[in-house]
Amino acid sequence: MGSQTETHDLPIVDLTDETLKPGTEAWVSACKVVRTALEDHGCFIARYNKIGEELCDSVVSALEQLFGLPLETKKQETSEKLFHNYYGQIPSLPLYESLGIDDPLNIKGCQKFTNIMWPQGNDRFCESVNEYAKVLGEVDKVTKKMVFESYGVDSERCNSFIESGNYLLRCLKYRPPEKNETHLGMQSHTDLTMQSVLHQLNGVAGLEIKIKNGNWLLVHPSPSFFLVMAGDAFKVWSNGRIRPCEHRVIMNNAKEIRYSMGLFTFNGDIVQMPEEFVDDKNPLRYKPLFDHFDYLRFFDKEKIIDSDLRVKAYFGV
Ligand SMILES: O=C(O)CCC(=O)C(=O)O
Ligand SMILES: [Fe+2]
Repeated sequence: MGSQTETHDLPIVDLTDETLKPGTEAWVSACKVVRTALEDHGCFIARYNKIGEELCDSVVSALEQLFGLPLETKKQETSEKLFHNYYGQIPSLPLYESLGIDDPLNIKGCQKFTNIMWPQGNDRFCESVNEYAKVLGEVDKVTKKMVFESYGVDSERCNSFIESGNYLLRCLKYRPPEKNETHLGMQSHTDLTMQSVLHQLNGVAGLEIKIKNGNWLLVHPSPSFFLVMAGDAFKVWSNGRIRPCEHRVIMNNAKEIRYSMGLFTFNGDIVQMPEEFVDDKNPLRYKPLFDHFDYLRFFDKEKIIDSDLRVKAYFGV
């Protein structure tokens, strides 16, 4: 396996930049950076300073409260969708635990989850998580717009693509390893999503991504750094141009609990590959129309871990 390098090898797109408006030169060049990064590495860093210290602290304490609930409470079903509920107590991943919040950009989604976890209510949890998720949602939407624009796919289609996105906020916790215990937090994988936005919430590192040259790169946590990653479905949508990002979590040198958040998108309507992606030089590689949630059902049934094999098996033509 390749050696490890630093985050600054990864392109950074500054979304905080006031001049970054569609039509400007700054926008056009940022779109190019996004496209090249997604094609090369399957990810990039979005800098966005909308999460202040106060919100960050209240989300960390919300997670401490959430993970502190009894196991039976955390294991309750909060969504009927596949892969949207509790994960933990996995013998090969003893450090890892996570809970999913379905539809977190909508206050109703957060209320539904909160009322299952705390039948007596917990407004503070509900409101801070919703406010936080909305910021991650902004990162997701603006970067998707950049992808569409960089490929010259029309903005009408971009809007319906974004609107058909179902959001899942996964709250992740990793405890530090005990002596002689594995350091593996999460095994290497690509996400089944269209796009994933990851935020290492409490400054404890652990997320690593595999870049184009095969090296593993440690992603530095920062309150204003969001790792935007392509999932399997983005590869299919782009007829293989975008590469899904392989990543893992290793709890090396960690003395504290690591909290991380992932905003994942799964498209609800039938997804259509834009015709711009198919020509003589680029023949059709995947089903041009697909049902993203059916892909989740396929994975649930077949459990193919290798991303390339899984994508070929389900989407290949
Ligand atoms: O903990 C992280 O930062 C990554 C989580 C992740 O890769 C996942 O939930 O799919
Ligand atoms: Fe992941």
